[in-house]
Amino acid sequence: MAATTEYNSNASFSHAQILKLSFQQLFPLRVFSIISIVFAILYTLNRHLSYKDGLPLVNRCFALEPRVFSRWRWAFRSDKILDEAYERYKGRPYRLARGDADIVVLPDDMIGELNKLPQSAISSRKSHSSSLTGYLNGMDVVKETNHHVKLLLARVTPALPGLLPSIKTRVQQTITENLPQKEKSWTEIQPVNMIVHCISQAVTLTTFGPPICDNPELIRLCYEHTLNVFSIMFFMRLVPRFMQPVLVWMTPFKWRLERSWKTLENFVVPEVEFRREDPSKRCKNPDLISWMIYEAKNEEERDGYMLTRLVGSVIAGGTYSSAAFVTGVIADLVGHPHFLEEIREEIQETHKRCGGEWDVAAFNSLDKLDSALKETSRLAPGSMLVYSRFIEEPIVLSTGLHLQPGQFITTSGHSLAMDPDIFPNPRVYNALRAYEEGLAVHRAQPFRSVDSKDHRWGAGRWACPGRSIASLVSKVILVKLLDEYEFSFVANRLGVPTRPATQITHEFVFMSPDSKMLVRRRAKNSGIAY
Ligand code: HEM
Repeated sequence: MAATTEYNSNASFSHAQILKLSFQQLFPLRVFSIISIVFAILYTLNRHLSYKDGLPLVNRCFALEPRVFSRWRWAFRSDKILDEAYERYKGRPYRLARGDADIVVLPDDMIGELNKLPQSAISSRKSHSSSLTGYLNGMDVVKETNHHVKLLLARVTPALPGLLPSIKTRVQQTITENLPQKEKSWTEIQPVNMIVHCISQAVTLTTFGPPICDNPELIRLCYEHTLNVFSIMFFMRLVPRFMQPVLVWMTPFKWRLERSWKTLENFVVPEVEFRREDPSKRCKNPDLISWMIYEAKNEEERDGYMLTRLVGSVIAGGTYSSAAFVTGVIADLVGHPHFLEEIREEIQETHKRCGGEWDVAAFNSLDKLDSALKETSRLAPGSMLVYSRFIEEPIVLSTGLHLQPGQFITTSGHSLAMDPDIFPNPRVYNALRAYEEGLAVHRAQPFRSVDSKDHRWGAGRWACPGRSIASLVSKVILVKLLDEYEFSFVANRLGVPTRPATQITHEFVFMSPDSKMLVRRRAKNSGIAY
C-alpha cells in the first residue's frame, strides 16, 4: 500500500511538474502569439479606421470602440463633452463622435468663410434631417426642397405686422381659457403644455390662415405631432442605426405619429386642392400654405402630400421649441424677482406710452424684456450645436483643412455661450446683460437678429427662418402673462421651491412638458387687452 501511495504521490508530482512545464513552455508560445496576433490585427485595424487628417477625436476612446458607447455618452453628458473639448481645443477644429455620425466641430470664426460657399457645397437641410432621424419620422422631406424656408423668410416674416392683431386675439383667448383666474390662491399648472396652446394658435395661423387655423383638432395636432417627432428622435438616437427601423415600431410614438401624419394629410390635402383651383383668389391670405401654392415652381412644390410633410416639419421646428423657451424665460425671471419687477415696470410704462395699442413697434421697444430673452436663450438654447451642415462638394478652408463630401460639420454655440471671454460670469443669469452691455448694439441686434455672439438662431442664409415669428409671439405671450399673472415654483421633496429643471438630451436643451409651476392672477395689473 505504502509503495502504491509513494508511487501515486510520485506520479502526481510528476504530473504537476509536467503541467508546470507545459504551462511555462506552451503558454508563451501559443497563447502569447495568439494574443500578439489579435493585438496586431486590432492595432492595424484601429490605425486603418482612424482619421488621417490629424483632427483630435472627442467622445470615442479608440477607433474600434463600438459607436453605441459614443451615442450614450453624448445622449447624457453632451454639455460636459463640449465643455471639456472647448477647454482643450478652443479656437481649433476637432472631430466629435456623436454615435450617429462623426462631426467636425469648427471654430466660430470659420462661419464667415463657410457662408460665402455656394449653396451647392453645403446643405443645412440634409444635416437637420440626419440629426432628427428624418427617415424614421418623416422629417427627411426637408432634403427635397427649401420652398418652405424661403417663404417663411420672404413672405411670412414681412407679413407679421398685419398678422399681429389676429395673433394677439388668439393668444389672449387661449390664456384666459387655460389659466386659472383666482387671485387669492395658487394653482399648479404645467406651463409648457399651457403655453404650447398659445404657440400652436400662432403657428396654425401663420401656416394655414383662417378659418381652418382655429380648428381645435388642428391646434392639438400641432403640438402632439411635434411631441411624437421629437420623442422618436430622442429614443432612436440611443440605438445603433441598423436596429432603428425595427425598434421604432416598438415605441408608441411611431404609431401615434403615423396617425398624426394621416390626420394632418386630411387637413392639408383637401385645403391645398381647394386653393389650387383658383390661386389668384384663394391664395390671397398671408399664410405659408397659400404662398407655397402660389409661388411653387413645379408640380411637386404645390402637391398636397408634399405640402403636408413640409408643414409638418415647420410645425415640428417651431412649436415646442418656442413653448419651452417662453416657459424658460418665465422660470428665470421668477428665480430672479428683481429683474421680473424691472421688466414688469417696463411693460407698464410701454402700455401707457402706446395707449394700449400694442403694435410691432411697442413690442420691439421692450429693451429689457428683449435682453431677458437673449439671456434665457444663451443659457438654454434649443440646440447646443448650431450651424450644422452636410458637405456636398470638396472644400479646402483657408486654414488648409479639407472637408470631404459626405462629412458633417457644426459649431458649438454652447461653448461660446459659456466662454467667460465672451460673456463675463457666463453661468450667472443676468436678465439685463445685453441691455447693460450697450443699448445701441442691443437695439441694433435685437433678440430676433442673427448677429449674436452665441448664434442662438444658427447663422447665415439658413439660420432659423421662424426667428421673427418666435420672437414676436414670445413677446405677445410674455407681456400678457407677466403683467397679469404671478408665477411661483413648486416645492421639491425637501419643501424648497425649485425651478423646473432644464434638461439636456443629445444636443437638445428643453424643459419637460410635465414640469410644473404655480400661478395666480395678479389683482393689480395694467389691464392689457389685446
Ligand atoms: C425659440 C424658438 C426657436 C428656436 C430657439 C429656434 C432655433 C433654430 C435653430 C438654431 C435652427 C438651425 C439653424 C441653422 O442650422 O443655422 C432652426 C432651424 C429651423 N427653424 Fe427654428 N427656432 C425656433 C422657432 C421656430 C419657429 C417658430 C419656426 C417656424 C414657424 C421655426 C422654423 C425652423 C425651420 C423650418 C428650421 C430649418 C431651416 C432649414 O432647414 O434650413 N423655428 N431653428
